[in-house]
Amino acid sequence: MAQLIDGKQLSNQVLQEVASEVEQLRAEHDVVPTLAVVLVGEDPASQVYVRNKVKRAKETGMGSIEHRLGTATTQGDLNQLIDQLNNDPQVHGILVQLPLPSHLDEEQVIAAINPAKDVDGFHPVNVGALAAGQASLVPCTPQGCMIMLRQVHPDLSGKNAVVVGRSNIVGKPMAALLLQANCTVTIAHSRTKDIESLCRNADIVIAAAGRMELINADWIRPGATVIDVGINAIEVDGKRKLVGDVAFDSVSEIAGAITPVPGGVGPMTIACLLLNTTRAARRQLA
Ligand SMILES: NC(=O)C1=CN([C@@H]2O[C@H](COP(=O)(O)OP(=O)(O)OC[C@H]3O[C@@H](n4cnc5c(N)ncnc54)[C@H](OP(=O)(O)O)[C@@H]3O)[C@@H](O)[C@H]2O)C=CC1
Ligand SMILES: Nc1nc(=O)c2c([nH]1)NC[C@@H]1CN(c3ccc(C(=O)N[C@@H](CCC(=O)O)C(=O)O)cc3)C=[N+]21
Repeated sequence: MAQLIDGKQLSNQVLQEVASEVEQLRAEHDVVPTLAVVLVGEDPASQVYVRNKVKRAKETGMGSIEHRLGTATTQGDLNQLIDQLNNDPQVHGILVQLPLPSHLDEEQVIAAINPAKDVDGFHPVNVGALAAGQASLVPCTPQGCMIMLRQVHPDLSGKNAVVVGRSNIVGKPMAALLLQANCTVTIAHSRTKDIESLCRNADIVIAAAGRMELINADWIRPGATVIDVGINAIEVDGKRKLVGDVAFDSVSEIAGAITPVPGGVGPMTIACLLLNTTRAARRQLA
């Protein structure tokens, strides 16, 4: 049986570090690191995530501000709010929950955020810094995945890693971080040929396709490390249940280590978001 990488427990460790950094910023600089979360529209999944983020932020002693805007919000309204948050010295981190309703331009919204407050790490300035291997605000989900991987592989050098998915929020930054850690990285996506044998050759598989149980035991080399980023909501006996992109039961019999869903990458993502907020606050002191 594979070793279970417990994201819930690991995230609590990260959150403890965040809490002590929050305390230090308060005691030494009279600053309360504060995260502003912007949610546009009524998407129920997004509402759950936003609630969790705000709850965890409060637990660490951090400040948090929630802006809930109706589905009818215009680009102008949203740009105006971001402008206000950019210029508010009490706000250190800004997160606009994605996806936005289809009449809004995500790229334009992300570009409007002050890069120093872009705790998602999605602004082109931060994307560029990551690609160039410079310190920056690193996207939360890939950052969380790296912390989980380090539990199993303190040295990632020379490992074959396959990232399934090439989105701007998960796949691409994930590949950049693995490359920085000296892995040999393959990025697979919906047009990739023979993805199964690519995965079977990997020491590390990062599943971020958003396809329920896409990856089964036949795809995994015995002993490999499997990080499941996927969050897919299904209904079982009328109840909402979350499953990943990995068929957990079969893969956990083959893999060396695996992350569960829920209780894996999700909680780590939130912990890294709050970690980024303290980093942003620290940098804004200067
Ligand atoms: N745990 C967490 O904190 C987070 C979880 N998520 C979850 O992770 C998953 C991915 O999210 P995100 O990156 O935003 O999703 P996107 O839909 O933006 O990207 C999915 C990627 O997977 C690829 N893909 C889709 N189907 C296949 C397939 N059958 N074989 C190979 N590749 C495939 C797509 O390829 P192509 O580009 O060719 O279309 C695309 O690059 C989702 O389930 C999401 O809910 C996301 C963010 C945070
Ligand atoms: N600007 C922006 N930044 C994001 O980082 C971002 C986003 N938009 N949009 C949506 C995705 C998804 N995402 C998750 C975060 C936490 C959990 C999480 O905590 N999951 C829990 C379960 C939560 C539940 O019960 O639903 C777990 O896996 O254990 C999941 C998914 C961040 N995203």
